[in-house]
Amino acid sequence: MTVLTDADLEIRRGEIVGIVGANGSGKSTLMNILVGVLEQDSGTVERTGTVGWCPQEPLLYDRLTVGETFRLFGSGYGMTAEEIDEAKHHLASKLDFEQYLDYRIDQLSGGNRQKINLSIALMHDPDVLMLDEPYTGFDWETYLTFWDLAEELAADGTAVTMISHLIEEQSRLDRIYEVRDGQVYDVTDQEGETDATASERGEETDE
Ligand SMILES: Nc1ncnc2c1ncn2[C@@H]1O[C@H](COP(=O)(O)OP(=O)(O)OP(=O)(O)O)[C@@H](O)[C@H]1O
Repeated sequence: MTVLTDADLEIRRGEIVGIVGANGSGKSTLMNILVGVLEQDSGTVERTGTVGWCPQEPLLYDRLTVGETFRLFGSGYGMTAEEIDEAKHHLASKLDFEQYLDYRIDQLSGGNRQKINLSIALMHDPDVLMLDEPYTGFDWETYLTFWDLAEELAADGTAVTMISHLIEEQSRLDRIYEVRDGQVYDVTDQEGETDATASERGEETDE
C-alpha cells in the first residue's frame, strides 16, 4: 500500500518539531523513513550527525536488567563504560527510575519501560532526536520532566522531532508538520488547531 506520496520537510538544529496527523495517517511511517529503519520507494533523506530514536513500541530486551540495557545500547553507540554510567545515572535521576536499575525490563510497568525507551534514545546525546509519542504512559510529573529535557536538548542544539497528539503541546513546538492524505504540510503558522487534531477529538472539519 502507498502511505506517503509527497513528503518534503527539514528538521533543523535547536528546533522542536512536531509531526501531527490522524491515526493511521502515516506519522510513524514518515519517522521510520527519516530514522532509516524503513526504506522509501523514492526520494532522498539526508541525515547529518548522530540519531537517537524512541520508537512507539519499546524495542527492549525483556530479560536484560535496566543497567544491562544501558550497557548494551551504550556500547552499540561506541560509548565508554564511564560515559554509559554517567548517562544512566543522570537519566535515572532526572526521570526517576534509579530504584529500578537492577530490575529486568519485563518486570517494569508500562510507564517505566517507556522511560527506559526514551533514555536509550537520549543517552548518547544525539544531534537529531526522533521521538514517536515518547510520553505514552508517563505520569504528569514525568511528562513535565520530559518537556524540560526536550527543551534543554534543543537549547543545546539538538534537533528534536516528535510525533504529538496533544493539542496543548502545539505552543511548545517551533515547527509543526501535518501528515494528511499521504502528504506532509507545514502547518506551523496556521491559526488554531489543525484538522488532524480536531478530527482526533471527533469534531467535524471543513474538508
Ligand atoms: N507493518 C505494516 N504493514 C502494513 N501496513 C502498515 C504497517 N505499518 C503501518 N501500516 C499502515 O500504514 C498506514 C500508516 O500507519 P502509521 O503507523 O504510519 O500511522 P500513524 O499516523 O503513525 O498512526 P497512529 O497515530 O495510530 O500511531 C496505516 O494505514 C497502517 O495500517
